[in-house]
Amino acid sequence: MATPGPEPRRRTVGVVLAGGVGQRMGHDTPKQLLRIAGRTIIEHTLAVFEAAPEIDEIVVLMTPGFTAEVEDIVARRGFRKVAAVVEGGATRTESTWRALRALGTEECDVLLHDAVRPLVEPHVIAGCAEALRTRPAVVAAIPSSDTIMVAGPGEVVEEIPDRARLRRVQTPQGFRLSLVRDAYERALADPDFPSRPATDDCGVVLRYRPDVPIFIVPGSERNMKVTHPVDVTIAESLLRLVPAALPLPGPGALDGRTVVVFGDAGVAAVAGGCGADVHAFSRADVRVEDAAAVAEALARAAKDAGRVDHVVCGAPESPAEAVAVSHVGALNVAGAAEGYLRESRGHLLLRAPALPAGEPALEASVTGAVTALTEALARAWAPDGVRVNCLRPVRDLAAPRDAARAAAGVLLSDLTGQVIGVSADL
Ligand SMILES: Nc1ccn([C@@H]2O[C@H](COP(=O)(O)OP(=O)(O)OP(=O)(O)O)[C@@H](O)[C@H]2O)c(=O)n1
Ligand SMILES: C[C@](O)(CO)[C@H](O)COP(=O)(O)O
Repeated sequence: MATPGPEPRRRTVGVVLAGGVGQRMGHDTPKQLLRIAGRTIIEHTLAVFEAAPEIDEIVVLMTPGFTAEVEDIVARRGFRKVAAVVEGGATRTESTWRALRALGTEECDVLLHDAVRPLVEPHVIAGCAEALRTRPAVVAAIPSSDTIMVAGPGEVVEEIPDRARLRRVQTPQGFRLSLVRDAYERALADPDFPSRPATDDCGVVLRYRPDVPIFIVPGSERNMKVTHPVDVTIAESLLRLVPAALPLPGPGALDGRTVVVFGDAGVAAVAGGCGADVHAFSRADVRVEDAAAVAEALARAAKDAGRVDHVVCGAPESPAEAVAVSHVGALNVAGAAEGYLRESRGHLLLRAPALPAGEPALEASVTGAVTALTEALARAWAPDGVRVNCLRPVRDLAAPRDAARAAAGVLLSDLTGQVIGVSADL
C-alpha cells in the first residue's frame, strides 16, 4: 500500500480589515485612505500582502461608502490577489464576522490584518502563515518595553503584572477558518458579548474556544498601528527608511525596459549591464537646463524604443553647474518625462549633488530643491502609478552604497517619494 503523501497546502486568505472610521485620528475620511510617503495607508498594506508568496487571496473589508476608493486602488495598482472588497460592519468584530461569511465554508487558513498597520514586514506574514500550517491559531506579538499596570477604580494602581510575561498584540492573527467561525458563532450567540466586546480576533477565540492554544509568532517594532495623529508622522518616517540592503539587480533584471539617462554614465553602464535598452545623453549631447533639448532627446528615445520606463537625471559635475543641472535641469527633465512615464507607469530618478567642501550653502540649496521636487512629484504622480525617487550622497554613510548600483536597485523597486543615501565620492 502506498504511504500517504504530505497534506496538500491549504489556501491562505489575507483579510485586510479597513472598516473603521478613524475617530481617534479626527479626519473626515477614514484614516486608511490618508496618504503617507506617496501612497494611501491601505495601499501600502495591500502591497505587502499582494507581494507575500504565502498569501493566495485577499479580501478587504472597507468602511461603508468608501468601497469604490479601494476598488479604484486595486485596479490602478493591479493587485491581482484581491478577490473581493466588502463593506465592513459597525465594529471591528462585526467586520471580521462579515469577512468570515464572505469566505464561505471551504476550509482554509485566514490571516486577519489591520489595514492601518502598513509597516507589516514580509517576514511577519511568512512567520504567521507558516506557523498556521501546523497550528490552528497564531498571533503576531512583541515583548513590551514599557511597564504595564492595571488601573483600579479612581485611577489608582491596582497591579503591575510581571512584564516578562506580557506581549503587545499585533496583527496578523491567523486561524483555521472553521475554528474562527465557530468562535464567532459562539460569541454572537452569547448575550453578554456586546457588553464585553473583544478588541481583537484572538480575544474572541481565547474566550469562546479556550481549548485551542494560540501560538505567539514574533511580530516587529515597525509593525505599528496608525491610530492617533502623531502616528502618521512616525509611520511616514519609518516608511521612508529604506533598508540598507536594497536589492542590487543582476544581469537581465532590466530586460525589456527602456532607460533614458541624462548625464550619468555610471548609471547608464549599470542599467545596460542589467539588460536595459539605455538611451544615454551626456552633458555634451544635451544640456538639461535647455528644456527644448531635453524634450527633443526624450522624444527621440521614445520613438526609437517605443516606450520610456525610467528616466534618470544625473548630478552636476561642478559647483558652477549645480543650479543649472539640479534645479532647472531636474525640473525640465521631470516636465518632459511626465507624459511618457504616465503611459508606462514608470519611474523618475533624480540625483542630488555632492559638491566639494567649501560649498555647503550651494550644496544645501540644490539638495533642498531636488529632494523637495522628489517629494512633490511623488505625491502628484502617485495616482497614476508613477514613482519618483532621489539619490543623495551622504558622507560617512554607515553602510556604503555605490550610487550607480543603488540607482538600478531603486529603479526595480516599488519605492516612491524616497531620498536614498548613497556614498559621496568626494
Ligand atoms: N468597524 C470596524 C472598525 C475597525 N476596523 C479596522 O480595524 C483596524 C484597527 O482598528 P482601529 O485602529 O480602531 O481603527 P478605527 O476603528 O478606524 O479607529 P477609531 O477607533 O479611532 O475610530 C483598522 O484597520 C480598522 O479599519 C474594521 O475593519 N471595522
Ligand atoms: C487588533 C489590535 O490591533 C491588536 O493590538 C487591536 O486590538 C485593535 O484595536 P483597535 O482599538 O480596534 O485599534
